[in-house]
Amino acid sequence: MAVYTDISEEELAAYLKGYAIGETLSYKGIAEGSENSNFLLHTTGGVFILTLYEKRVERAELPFFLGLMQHLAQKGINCPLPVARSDGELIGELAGRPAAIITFLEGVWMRRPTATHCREVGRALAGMHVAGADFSMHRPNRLSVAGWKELWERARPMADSYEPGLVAEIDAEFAAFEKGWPVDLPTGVIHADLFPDNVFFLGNSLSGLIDFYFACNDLFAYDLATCINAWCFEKDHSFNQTKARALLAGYQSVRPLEEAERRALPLLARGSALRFMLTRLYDWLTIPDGALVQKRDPMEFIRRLRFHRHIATAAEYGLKDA
Ligand SMILES: Nc1ncnc2c1ncn2[C@@H]1O[C@H](COP(=O)(O)OP(=O)(O)O)[C@@H](O)[C@H]1O
Ligand SMILES: N[C@@H](CCOP(=O)(O)O)C(=O)O
Repeated sequence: MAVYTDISEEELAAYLKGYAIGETLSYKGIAEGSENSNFLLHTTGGVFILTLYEKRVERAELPFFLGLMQHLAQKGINCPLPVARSDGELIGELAGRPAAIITFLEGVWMRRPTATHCREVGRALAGMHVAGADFSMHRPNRLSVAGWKELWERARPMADSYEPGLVAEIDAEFAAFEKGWPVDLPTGVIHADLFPDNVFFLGNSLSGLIDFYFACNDLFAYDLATCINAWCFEKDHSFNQTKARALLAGYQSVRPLEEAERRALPLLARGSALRFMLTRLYDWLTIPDGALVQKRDPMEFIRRLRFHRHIATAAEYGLKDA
């Protein structure tokens, strides 16, 4: 459940006076998601998502995320559009939190994605990378190596209580990343969290992308590596090369990878596994039991990290020659 901040009918009615989307018909907290508080909102003007931004989203960065959605939508990417307030602003304040209203996107996320879905995701990710090329705003990735290190410093004292030996293992990982993390690969605007719950489908057709609140400027191939982690492992933690092959082929059908990106893919996938392990571990160790938030298991990503450590070339993911 991700409703960290609840709102009353009166607060909502007062907030909606700042918009031209009519009166509330109904609203309810959305159980899914983990970062922000989301509400499904029906008004006399339509169906919307109301988001109150929580701990990992800085108010000053909202213009980047909301501006990006506007930019991508203009370029034909199916994603939510922020709804402007009557005063022209996209961001308001509700229950003491920064808040925005975005359009509702039809579709459902795939609990059991197939290789067909993975191919569609690869294509959509590359489409987003291409469409973001002329987006004028810039946001560094706060969850790249330096940001991981900060998270790790906070989680490290408790990490061995979660998994004995984890401190030594992750310290050694940092040594590898600090030495070898690539900096000279093609970069641009990346989604940075394109997990199955952030991609909607109608049947086998991809109907849209949501949740741009980790988007930033970083390596395109890192975004693709995150999709390998998010889409190509089974519930029993085994790697599914058929799905990865489809994901990579879908991506390359729109944006072929450069040789240096191919070479870097195993290290990028390992780094991406560390990044998601760390946010999960930090939340696991710090969110109190009983809080109305579904905690995600860090172990899944410790396993992925160990898997990628033994991958020598991207051909093992099923990457074909260009
Ligand atoms: N534009 C949208 N259209 C339809 N549903 C949405 C939209 N945005 C969010 N949702 C719903 O809210 C859930 C949580 O949204 P998400 O942005 O992933 O939250 P969080 O940032 O907290 O992880 C999604 O799984 C989906 O069910
Ligand atoms: N995808 C991340 C957590 C972020 O959650 P989301 O609901 O914003 O996708 C993970 O799996 O750890």
